[in-house]
Amino acid sequence: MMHGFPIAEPGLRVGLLGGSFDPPHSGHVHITRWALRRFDLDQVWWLVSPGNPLKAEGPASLERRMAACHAIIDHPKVVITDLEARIGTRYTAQTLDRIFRHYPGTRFVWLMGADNLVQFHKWDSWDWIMENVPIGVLSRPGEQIRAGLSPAARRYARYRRDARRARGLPFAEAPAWTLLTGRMVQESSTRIRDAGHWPR
Ligand SMILES: Nc1ncnc2c1ncn2[C@@H]1O[C@H](COP(=O)(O)OP(=O)(O)OP(=O)(O)O)[C@@H](O)[C@H]1O
Ligand SMILES: O=C(O)c1ccc[n+]([C@@H]2O[C@H](COP(=O)([O-])O)[C@@H](O)[C@H]2O)c1
Repeated sequence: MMHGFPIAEPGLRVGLLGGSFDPPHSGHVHITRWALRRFDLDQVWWLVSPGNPLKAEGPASLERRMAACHAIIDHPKVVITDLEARIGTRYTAQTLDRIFRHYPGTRFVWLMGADNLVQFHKWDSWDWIMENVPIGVLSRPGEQIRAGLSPAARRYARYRRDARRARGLPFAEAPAWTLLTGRMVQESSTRIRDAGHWPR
């Protein structure tokens, strides 16, 4: 790793899973394995966020969340990185801009759970993100219908690709997005915090 940037050979297909991971849980592990398989990715990078710009309450320390991520997943294709803190941004559009410039030959796919597609139109420069990276959305309990009806899904409806073509998503020209439906895992960081299993 140079300056905290993971190593990626040109031509690799890399999924980017940005998250608060406060704490990481079985839902993150599930969608990571699912995305690796269905989008035929070489790697998934967990981008452990300095803090989601839309969440009022700051998360636990980055060090603690990074350590918890390493403890929950040890997979040869999964890279856990605090890249955003190193770059000095918490906005996905800025992160992607830096990543694209650093890895000109790599094929990236932005990954997110269906709940994030529901909110996606509130993100900074969300339409730039849509138009510059293919997006893989993984269904999440209770969010599937809302995701399909969300402002982002409606505005980019004609760029939606059938899940049967999921393997081609890393090679698709943006805008391109696919919503995968299938077995879901109910877990959330909120539930774990509310249960007192991740005390501050
Ligand atoms: N059980 C799950 N199923 C599908 N996607 C998930 C699941 N849990 C998290 N994700 C996705 O993983 C990414 C990172 O999620 P995050 O770290 O915010 O976890 P969370 O459980 O959603 O947290 P919180 O409850 O604090 O909002 C997001 O894109 C989110 O949609
Ligand atoms: O760029 C934005 O405006 C923006 C707004 C909300 C969320 N995000 C990113 O979305 C990812 C998921 O966030 P979270 O808190 O739901 O895990 C994480 O990488 C955040 O930085 C980004």
